[in-house]
Amino acid sequence: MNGLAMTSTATAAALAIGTVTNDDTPSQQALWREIQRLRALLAHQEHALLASRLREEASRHSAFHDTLTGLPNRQAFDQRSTDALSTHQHAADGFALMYIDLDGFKAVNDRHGHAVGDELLKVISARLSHAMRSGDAVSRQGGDEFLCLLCHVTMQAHADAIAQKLQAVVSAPCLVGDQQVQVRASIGIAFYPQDASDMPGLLRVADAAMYRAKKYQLGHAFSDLQ
Ligand SMILES: Nc1nc2c(ncn2[C@@H]2O[C@H](COP(=O)(O)OP(=O)(O)OP(=O)(O)O)[C@@H](O)[C@H]2O)c(=O)[nH]1
Repeated sequence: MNGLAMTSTATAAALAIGTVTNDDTPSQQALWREIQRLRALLAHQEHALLASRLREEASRHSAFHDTLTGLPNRQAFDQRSTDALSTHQHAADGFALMYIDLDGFKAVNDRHGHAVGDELLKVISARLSHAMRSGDAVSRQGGDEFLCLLCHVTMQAHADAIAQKLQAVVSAPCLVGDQQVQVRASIGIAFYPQDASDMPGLLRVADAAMYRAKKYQLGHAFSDLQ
């Protein structure tokens, strides 16, 4: 039994004896003081336990979330994509991986300053997050790069529609202070299982497609084998 449980038990036992008033005998008054001491100890230990749980929760959150945007980070995405692979393998189902890289972000930093760039990243992250269906996942991989995992999306026409929606949410103008800033997105798309059967393979395909989309200003692109 830990210290908190022992204190709780002792307090419960003392309280079960009954109410003690100041008119009672010295031994009853001593018992009353002991109850008060145990109550204070219990409150202190409960407070310490709660504080330690909150600290644990905060450190777990920061290990899996990007500090600037609050989005799940690369580690969280690795875990999420491993789960998705195993679920979709068992269900003989597919998903799409979208690699999003902003276009023109460096110019925002250069023209308006890093703080404005930070705010823009936060706004875009919130918009992407809001655009996801439940069960889908978005993460910030670092810099101006994001990944989205879209469950049950296996057809180009479906992925086209989602990519266009994501491009629209990214490129909507954003007011930071009194500055209006705007960027675009290039998106590379890979399908599981058609393009690759593991995450490194899917990432390679989506990354190459994203570079093609950026180079030829396509907005979004698929594997060149499709
Ligand atoms: N404000 C801000 N800038 C960042 C952060 N992380 C990376 N950057 C900057 O983001 C920029 C990314 O550079 P690029 O990928 O060349 O940006 P881009 O102008 O969109 O160019 P392309 O990707 O080639 O289209 C660099 O200038 C980085 O310094 C961040 O957390 N906050």
